[in-house]
Amino acid sequence: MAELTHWPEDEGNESFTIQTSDPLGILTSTRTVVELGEDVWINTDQIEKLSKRWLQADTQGQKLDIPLWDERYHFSDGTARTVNWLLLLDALNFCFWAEKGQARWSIDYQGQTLNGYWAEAAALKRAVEEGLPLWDAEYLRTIPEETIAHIFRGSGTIPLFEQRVHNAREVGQVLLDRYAGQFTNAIEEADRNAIKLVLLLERDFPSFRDITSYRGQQVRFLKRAQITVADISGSFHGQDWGKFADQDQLTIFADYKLPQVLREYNVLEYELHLAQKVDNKELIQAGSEEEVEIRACTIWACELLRQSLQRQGHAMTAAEIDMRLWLLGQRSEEMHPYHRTRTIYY
Ligand SMILES: Nc1nc2c(c(CN[C@H]3C=C[C@H](O)[C@@H]3O)cn2[C@@H]2O[C@H](COP(=O)(O)O)[C@@H](O)[C@H]2O)c(=O)[nH]1
Repeated sequence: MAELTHWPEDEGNESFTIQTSDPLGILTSTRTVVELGEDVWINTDQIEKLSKRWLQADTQGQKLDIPLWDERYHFSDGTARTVNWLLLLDALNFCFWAEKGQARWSIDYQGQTLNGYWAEAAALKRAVEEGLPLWDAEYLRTIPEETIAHIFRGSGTIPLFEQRVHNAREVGQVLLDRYAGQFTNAIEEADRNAIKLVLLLERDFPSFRDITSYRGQQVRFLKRAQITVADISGSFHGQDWGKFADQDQLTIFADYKLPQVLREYNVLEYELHLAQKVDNKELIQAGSEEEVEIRACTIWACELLRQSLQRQGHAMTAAEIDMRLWLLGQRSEEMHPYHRTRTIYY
């Protein structure tokens, strides 16, 4: 069994092992960033502490109930229409935070005031309930800006509105050009394999191409491509269109909430100036070394957490670790702020 890496501050030999394969090239490409980066680092002692805390919670039966698919705010009719709806959901699943000092965009739905991801999902479900065929590629291909504005109507404006219009139309166009309008055809072309479907999304749907570079080297995150597969699996409860091989090969999804939670647990540590920028909600440029280091260390902190849990006989997939951390991040008002990067990738 490969040893967990110990990174005592005084040792220079920062190297750590990829225990599983790395078919998406995410662990390999982010490892370089973690080793070279100076603004963000992983505290492996805190990873051990967190894994033990989760083990204790689980043995005491406080298993954080990872919810099955939440149908309140997700359209779900068990057909190919739901698969296309989920692709649209994750084509628009990014960047829900407001400008400094502004209130978040929110919607009212079924008597609830929702914001963030839940507002996006519920708005898209509300639209279907109001008769908009959001599963129809032809409809999406030329969807008017006014219609998207109507779909996301609420308090304030959803951030990056133009990009969301573009992404919705791109989904329609690519589905028509390559998959006869049905993403289920892409699932079949990918042999119902999670990794192949992520790579297909990267190849065919440009807005999902969540790849950047760090000091001249390519760094891959593929967050929305991966979460699309996880969401189709979740919506279909791992059956039918949601039954994928190699789903355990997915990494966590590098969004803005996981680093916030990991930093709260002192698993991630930020260099002083970066910490001040994040805490002051100053913009961190997309593609900057700081942003890439935050995301890369998030990937590897969760991989090392997964390895630690596995060593202690508690196997969890990256996606399960992801969901647990993300749900903890839904109660994040009292935490230090998450980093602000305006991007369509997460
Ligand atoms: N790593 C990871 N990031 C995730 C999700 C989700 C929701 N998915 C689950 C929910 C129900 C189903 O069970 C889905 O599986 C949204 N996000 C990201 O978070 C950010 C939004 O956050 P807030 O501003 O607080 O709404 C934004 O970057 C969004 O892209 C996840 O699961 N993991």
